[in-house]
Parts: sequence; C-alpha cells; structure tokens
Amino acid sequence: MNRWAAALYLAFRPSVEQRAVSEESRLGGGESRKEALLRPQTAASSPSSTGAAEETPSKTMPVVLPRPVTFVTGNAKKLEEVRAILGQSIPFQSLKLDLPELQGEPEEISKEKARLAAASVNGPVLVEDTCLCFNALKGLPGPYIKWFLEKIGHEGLNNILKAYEDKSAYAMCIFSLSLGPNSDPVTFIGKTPGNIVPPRGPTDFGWDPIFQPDGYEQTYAEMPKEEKNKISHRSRALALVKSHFAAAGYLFQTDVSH
Ligand SMILES: O=P(O)(O)OP(=O)(O)OP(=O)(O)OC[C@H]1O[C@@H](n2cnc3c(O)ncnc32)[C@H](O)[C@@H]1O
Ligand SMILES: [Mg+2]
Repeated sequence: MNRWAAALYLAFRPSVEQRAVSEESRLGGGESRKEALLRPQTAASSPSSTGAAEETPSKTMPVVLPRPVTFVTGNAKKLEEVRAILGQSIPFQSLKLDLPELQGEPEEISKEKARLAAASVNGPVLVEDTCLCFNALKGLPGPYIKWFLEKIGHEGLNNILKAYEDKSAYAMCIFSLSLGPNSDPVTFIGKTPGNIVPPRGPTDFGWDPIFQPDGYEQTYAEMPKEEKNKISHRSRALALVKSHFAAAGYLFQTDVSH
C-alpha cells in the first residue's frame, strides 16, 4: 500500500528530460525501499572536490528524494545570500541549526557538517563552511576565521598581517550536499581572491569590511549586495551546485497523505 501519493514534481532545468514517473520510481512505503531510492546515481553522485559542473546528465532513472533539500545553517546572513543567489533555481527549505564543527581540513569540515545535518534532518541537506585564508599564513585562519573574528576582530586580523608584506588572501566557500543519512556528501568549492585591508563599509556580515576582492576598489562590505553576489566565493560554489542539480535532474516526492 503506497504511503506516498504520486505528487512528484520535476524541479530542474528544462534540458533534463521530463520523465513520466514510473512505478519503480515511486516510494513503496517501506524503509528499505526509501533507502534504495535515496541511493545516488552514478552520474550524480561521484564525490568531487571541485564540484560537478562537468558531469553529464544521467540517462538512467532519476534519483527521487523524499522532499526538497534543507539548507542547514545557523547564520542568517549566509541564508540571505544563498536565497538571493539561488532564486528559484533549486527548491530548498532552510533550518537554523548551529552544527558542531570538526577540526581539520576545510573540505572534511564541510562534509562532516553535511553528515551531521543529514542525520539530524533525516533527509537531503545542503550545508556550507566558509574560510578566509591568508596566503602569508599558508591558508590560516581558514576554517577557524569565525573564532579569530570573534576574539580579535577586524583590527586584530589586520594586525596579524602587519608582520608580513603579503596581504593577499582568498575567501572560500565549500558546500556539501548529502542526499540522506547514509549518503556520502559531495562538495562544491568556490574561491574569490583578494586582499586584507583596514575595515571599510557596513559591519553587518562577518569579515566583509576587511576583504577587498581583486579588481575592485571596494571591500565586500562596501559593494552593493548584487555585486558581491556576482563574484563572491559563495556564488562561485553555488554555480557548481546548480550545475550538479541540473545534471542530476533530481525528482522530489511530496507526501500528500497527511
Ligand atoms: O551555521 P554555519 O553555516 O556554520 O554558520 P557560521 O556562522 O558558523 O559560519 P562558518 O562556520 O562557515 O564560519 C565562517 C565565518 O565567516 C563568516 N562569513 C561567512 N561567510 C561570509 C561572507 O560571505 N562574508 C563575510 N563573512 C562571512 C561567518 O559569519 C563566520 O564568522
Ligand atoms: Mg559554523
């Protein structure tokens, strides 16, 4: 007996062939059936450190997800930017949750966040971890920027670099997508190079006032939001996320039995 009604919708780009939903692609009601459907397809699932932009659309049965992806973050400003950048391109819901973060390499931190989020949500999730990397410090503070910012602020971050001539840095965003609790996360990395400068502009979002992207006279904070969102580390990573979704052609199933 089907618990789920056949309220499937194809959410993504028109170039992914819209297929009628066959009996096999419907959730059968049992947990094992559900898990089988959450298994990623070959084309959509090969974990990648640089995103999945080059993946070809799958020719096999699309992966059916039980509901739209949940973007999990404790940071309202991140959510605001993700909303502005994604628009209607990927249907997602959000959940405010400050996940514990592993120590280690940025990609592993992001993947582990996705594993924790998927277990907590019990469904498909998207998370991201943001780093600010000083080249003179071989990439530090990197994923630990949040704590550096909290403790020593914009001035302290500038002071660290007084010891070095090289003020260059890059902002990096690593999104991780997990299709469910038993699915290995796939990562998508976006970077924007720039320099660390004395703070200029509004102070409503993190280290924006001290990061001046290459080729610009303004800091991230001084730029109009739309301008930042065109060139930011976040928008570059999300471009890869969008390509991945377009290539994978995920189907979402909504439960209308409640
Ligand atoms: O719940 P999550 O998504 O982890 O949100 P968070 O605020 O803890 O974020 P991170 O762990 O990724 O830590 C990154 C730090 O960099 C800040 N940050 C993230 N993106 C930024 C951006 O685009 N511009 C300026 N600061 C940013 C953010 O406020 C944090 O202090
Ligand atoms: Mg965090």
